[in-house]
Amino acid sequence: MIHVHHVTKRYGQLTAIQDVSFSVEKGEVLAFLGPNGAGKTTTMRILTCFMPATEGRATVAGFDCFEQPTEVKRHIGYLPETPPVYQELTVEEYLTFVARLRGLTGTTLRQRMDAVVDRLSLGTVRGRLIANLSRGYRQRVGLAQALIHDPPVLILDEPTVGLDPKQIIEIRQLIKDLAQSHTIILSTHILPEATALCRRVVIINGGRIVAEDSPEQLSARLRRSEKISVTLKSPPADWVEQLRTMPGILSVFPAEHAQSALIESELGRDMRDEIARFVVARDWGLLELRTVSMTLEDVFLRLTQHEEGVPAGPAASPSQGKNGSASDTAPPA
Ligand SMILES: Nc1ncnc2c1ncn2[C@@H]1O[C@H](COP(=O)(O)OP(=O)(O)OP(=O)(O)O)[C@@H](O)[C@H]1O
Repeated sequence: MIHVHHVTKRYGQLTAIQDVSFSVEKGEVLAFLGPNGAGKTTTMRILTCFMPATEGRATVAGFDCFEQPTEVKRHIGYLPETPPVYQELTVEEYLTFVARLRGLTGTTLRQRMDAVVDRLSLGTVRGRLIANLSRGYRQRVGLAQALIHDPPVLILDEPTVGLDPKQIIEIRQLIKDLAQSHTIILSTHILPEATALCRRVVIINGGRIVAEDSPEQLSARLRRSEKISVTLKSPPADWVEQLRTMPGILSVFPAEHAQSALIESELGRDMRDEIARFVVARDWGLLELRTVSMTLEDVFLRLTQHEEGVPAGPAASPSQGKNGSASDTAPPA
């Protein structure tokens, strides 16, 4: 549905994105993740025909973003980071204005208006001035303008930025509902949002794609060790040193204010049983023992702070990584 082929965008001397390629299949929800300034908005703007790429090609629903912008825009609903709403209009006036720009008239316009007002629960504020709406409602109006022409593709740029926790939950639920019937690119730097809403993520850093996979696969491919968290009731003073003597354990990172630690063991070796027996045999009072999986946050930090590529194989060896990993020398996040 969406194909980006070797796209580069330069603003004068500055290369904002370089040789970016990725695809989104029909019905898929893709998270486009990256730290501030990584090139997310630039990529979104090229896809929505807001500006052309310097090099490369992008297509949406088979139409070229540069050569067939009218067709592309017909297939895309775009919610920019700041919703393009007019404060001095009512919700209905504004949505009518956008619908007319999209070429809708008469019965079709009224039907689409009713459909988006209903889908985004805007019925109670339909006649209100946008200036008097809460940020959450304004974001719903922003989503409504993106949906008014019933596009199959939605591009949402940081849709929950600036909302309060309740509004964030509501907008995320709306996106989940929309995902049932739309192809979506969700640009975000909020990692739990990507995990909650998307099955695949593309991570961009410094204008280049550094990873593309499901959150689970990414963490599996970047994992270099098994991690176990242990909490004890009454260990002796040298309990960390004693644990470090166990064969197979790579490192033990004690917590600062609790009798617990994060234990790293060799990749592919589940040491929970051995650690439990070691602790119980010494009567240290085992309160908790659990595996710790790598979160998308860990993956993101590793990729964007250390500028590593993702190894191609199913599991990275402990020596992989350009600069050495933080987790080789410091507690993992
Ligand atoms: N119109 C412009 N003119 C010059 N430089 C620009 C322009 N727009 C963006 N840039 C630069 O291009 C790079 C990528 O910016 P972009 O806005 O695409 O990043 P982003 O990932 O969306 O960041 P953010 O999360 O902060 O919005 C940044 O260095 C930015 O300063």
